This record gives sequence, C-alpha cells and structure tokens, in this order.
Amino acid sequence: MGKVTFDYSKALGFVREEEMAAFKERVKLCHGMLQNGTGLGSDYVGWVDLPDAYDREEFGRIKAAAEKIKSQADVLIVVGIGGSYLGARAAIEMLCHNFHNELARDKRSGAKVYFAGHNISSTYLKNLLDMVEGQDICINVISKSGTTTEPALAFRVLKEYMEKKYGEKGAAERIYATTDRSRGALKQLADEEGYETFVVPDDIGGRYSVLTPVGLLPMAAAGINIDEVMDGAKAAYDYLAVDVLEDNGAYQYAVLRNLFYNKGKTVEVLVNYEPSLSYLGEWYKQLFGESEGKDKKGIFPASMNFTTDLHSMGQYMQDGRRNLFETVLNIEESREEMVVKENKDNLDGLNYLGGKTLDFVNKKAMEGTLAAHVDGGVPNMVINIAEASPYCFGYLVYFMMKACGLSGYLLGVNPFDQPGVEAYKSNMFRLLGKP
Ligand SMILES: O=P(O)(O)OC[C@H]1O[C@](O)(CO)[C@@H](O)[C@@H]1O
Repeated sequence: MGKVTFDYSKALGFVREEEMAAFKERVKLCHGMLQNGTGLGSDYVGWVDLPDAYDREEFGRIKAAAEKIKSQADVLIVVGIGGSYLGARAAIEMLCHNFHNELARDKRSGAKVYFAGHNISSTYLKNLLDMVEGQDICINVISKSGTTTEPALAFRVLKEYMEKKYGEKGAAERIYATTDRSRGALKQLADEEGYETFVVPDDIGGRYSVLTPVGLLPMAAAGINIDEVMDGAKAAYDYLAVDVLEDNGAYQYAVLRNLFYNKGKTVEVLVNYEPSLSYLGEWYKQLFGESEGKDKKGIFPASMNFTTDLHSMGQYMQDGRRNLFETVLNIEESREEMVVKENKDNLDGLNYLGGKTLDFVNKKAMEGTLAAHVDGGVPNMVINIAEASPYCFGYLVYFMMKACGLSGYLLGVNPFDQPGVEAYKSNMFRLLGKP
C-alpha cells in the first residue's frame, strides 16, 4: 500500500529546527486535548477515533445501498453544502476517471454523480434537471442540521421532480438521507417518507465528516472501494497517534504553519499538479478556513491548480507580496502514462523530450516551480502521496484533519465551531422576511 509522507526540507531556509523544537511541549499538550477530548470544542472530536471505531453495521448498509443505487440509477444526485458535499466530491474527482460522468456505463466504475444544493442558482438547478432528463436517478440528501437553506431548497425541487417521475413510493425508494441520528427536519421527513437513512454522528462536525456516511455513500455509489479508504485512514490513525513531534508528520505540518503565520506569512496556498486534486483544495479550504478563521486570527487558506495557474497566478506567487507559504500535493506515481513521441519536423521544438513521459515533464515542472518559489521567498512544504488510490485518500484526509485540529489548538482557537457563518444567514433571513 502506498504511503503519504510529509517533507519540509524546502522550508528549512525559512525556519530553524530549534524554532520547531520549541513547540515540542505544546504539541504534547494539544495532542492530549485532541485525543482525550479536553480542549475547546471537545464535543466534536468524534472523528479522531473514527477510523478505528466506526459503525461496522452501518458501513455494511452503505455498501449495500451503493450497490442498490448502481442497479437503480444511472445518476446519483448528491444534495449538500460545505462539509456535506466537499469530501465526497474531492474523493470522486481524485479517484475516479477524470471524465467519470461522461463515460459510457460499461467504462465507468459506478453511478454518475452530480451535486446540487451547494448554491442557490436557479439556472444551475434547472440545467441539472435538463441534463438528467430521461435518465434514472437516485438522490442522496445530506444535511447534518437538516435546515441549511441551500440543500433544503434544492431538495424541495428535486423531491417534487422525483415524485412526479416515480410516484411517491417509487421516489422514496430512490432517496437516501444522511443526517442527524434522531433530530432535525430532514430526519423527521425521512422517517415520515420512509427513506433509508444514514447517520452523521453527533460528535463530528460537517468539515470533519468525510469518513462518515456523508462521504462514504457517494464514494461507494461512484464505485470507490471504501474498505480501502478506511484502511488508509486507519493506517494514518495509527501512525499519527504519537505525540512526539519528530515522529508525527501531521504535527510537523501544523507546527510549521503556525511558525510561518507568526512570521507574517498569513496565506497558505495548497497547490497540486493533477486536475483531479482540485476539489481536494476546495475541501481543504473549508477544513482549515472554518477551523482557524476566527477571533480575528487564522491563516487564509487558498488553493491553486498547477501548472494551469502558473500562467495566471504564477507572477504573484513568484514576485508578489511575501505573505505566502505553499503546500504542494505531489502524487508520486501517475495513474496513467503517456510518452512524448519524436516528430520529423520538430517545429514545436519538443524532440528533446522524445521518449520521456508526460509525468516526467510534470514532475520537472513541479521541481522547477518549487525551487523558483523558494528562491522567491515562499517557503514550500510537500505532502507526497504515493498514488491516487482510495487508501491514500483515506490516509490523506485523516492526516489533514489531524493537522488541522492540532494547528487550531496551537493557534489558540476552537477548531470545531463556526459561529461566523451565521452572520450572512441572519441577514439573508431578515431580507427574506423569514418568520
Ligand atoms: O450539513 P449541514 O447542517 O447542512 O451543514 C452544511 C455546512 O454548513 C455549515 O454549517 C456552515 O453553515 C458548515 O459548517 C457545514 O459543513
């Protein structure tokens, strides 16, 4: 099984090992807060033990439901926002074919998966319905609270569409709800309508829920091996259970983030060299942004897709304000390979690459960029991912969550609440005249 490793050698020009070592005792303290649930937000650390303690009975039901979805439908529409959709989307984009939804059924690993309820655009929703016309559909509606406006609005439209298409009973057999175990509007509706339900555990917040049914059911329906996802998460759980800074890559990452922040580098850019990692960047932004951006503190998490964005944001990265540090997601072994062929005319001047693979070129672009950005004053850290496999995905997301929890505690905030999200909601509700 491939591994995920953390390499900060290219950041050492910007911090001294002694500065890191000075964090050792605080790391032990914060580790204890995470593991023993003694820190701020301790009601929401259920994700820490999840790879070991997850509900096996429900896990079996997820796999069975995914098989049923694959036999019932061409298309699964996942309705959710924030932590109730980004993890599944990140997994499907990273692990399935880049054009999964466009492939013929026998070339695809599972159902096509589209997302709704992560915006309030009538054009998006209408266009989605136009696109799925004539295809068989299932829905997985995901909301921990059950009252989030965006998914609730989309689900109201989609439920009516499904009932018109399949009748009330037929629709109920095709709608799967992932929500609170016993409370909330969605749980009540699911019970009334007879939807199969899956649980978002009470002690796991949305952005830490990718390894619960929230992420696992859409992944399994798309054909991802979720046993391997959980195996990878369990390996990370075991490896990252130590409080010794030298032995824990996630904690080294967390410490370095805080060191850079204290040196005025307040923006982290998570970069990738594979388009399939772009949604991992979106997932990471919610994870770290909601966890750390509070009390007028926090690193601003950004993401970029290289080499694409080197032709738009490369100038800033190299030469703009030096308040940045960069974390590179490097997939070591490309899933597909292509060799550059020699060409008689060589008008494009590319014959010097003849016989080399495209991934070789991509890796040289990465190495060259990394060196240039370090020279330009941007510390770089690298998360090496052996391959784009379910195992590595499980490992990676657990690594990131562990780093995030610790990083939040080092920063002195509660990494498990998100009070600031309410402000836009209450303004919107006032403007809408919500009773
Ligand atoms: O699953 P829910 O309750 O619909 O919440 C979705 C998202 O909305 C937020 O609560 C913010 O409003 C996020 O923290 C969460 O991931």
